[in-house]
Amino acid sequence: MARTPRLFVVSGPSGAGKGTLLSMVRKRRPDLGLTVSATTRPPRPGEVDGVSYHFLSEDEFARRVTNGEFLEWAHVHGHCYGTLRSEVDKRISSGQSVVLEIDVQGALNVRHVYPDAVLVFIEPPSMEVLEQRLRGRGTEDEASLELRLSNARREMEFAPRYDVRVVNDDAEVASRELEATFERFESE
Ligand SMILES: Nc1ncnc2c1ncn2[C@@H]1O[C@H](COP(=O)(O)OP(=O)(O)OP(=O)(O)O)[C@@H](O)[C@H]1O
Ligand SMILES: Nc1nc2c(ncn2[C@@H]2O[C@H](COP(=O)(O)O)[C@@H](O)[C@H]2O)c(=O)[nH]1
Repeated sequence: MARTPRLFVVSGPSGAGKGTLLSMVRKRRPDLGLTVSATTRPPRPGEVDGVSYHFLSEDEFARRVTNGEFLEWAHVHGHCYGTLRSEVDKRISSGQSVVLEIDVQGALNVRHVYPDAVLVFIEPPSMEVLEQRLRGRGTEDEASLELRLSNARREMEFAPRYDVRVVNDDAEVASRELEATFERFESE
């Protein structure tokens, strides 16, 4: 099937399952170009610099902001996160569809720059399930968990502004829906 490369932005509350679904889709669609974001958040055990994120000091992040190196950046859950233009440009120039896994502020900023970008919102089946999943992931201390859950309620209000919404109840079903969404827009 002939596909036209597109720019996709995937958002949703922390713990909604964005990373999980994208890694499932990526196994079936290794051609999709997932960008590696920059962040000032400290690495979690097992996270690798340049693979999970580009882990930057606050000074280095600020220097790159001043240099205009970010397509978008935002304060999220108490840290800075941003998409480097170089990460997007190299994938677009190689003819790949590009996927950005970023927060709602970043998504709306990307839409200003790339009006054709397709915005996909991943939703948890309920706030109770979101909390269980975030706790079950075991990456956050209580303060970070509370902050992410309170931000989640605000982020959910942005869902109607997205082109597509996918509820992540069963991961296999949701990942197939996400994959089908990518293919639908690539074949327009
Ligand atoms: N459909 C699902 N059913 C059960 N558990 C799930 C499902 N999807 C994801 N999870 C689990 O929920 C947790 C959160 O998922 P994940 O890390 O993918 O969320 P995320 O949206 O990428 O979060 P963040 O924005 O913080 O990076 C993980 O432990 C993951 O294994
Ligand atoms: N605006 C941006 N938001 C981003 C980017 N990369 C990630 N994120 C958001 O951060 C949260 C938290 O991530 P975590 O790894 O600390 O759990 C995540 O939910 C994304 O929405 C980015 O480049 N720009």
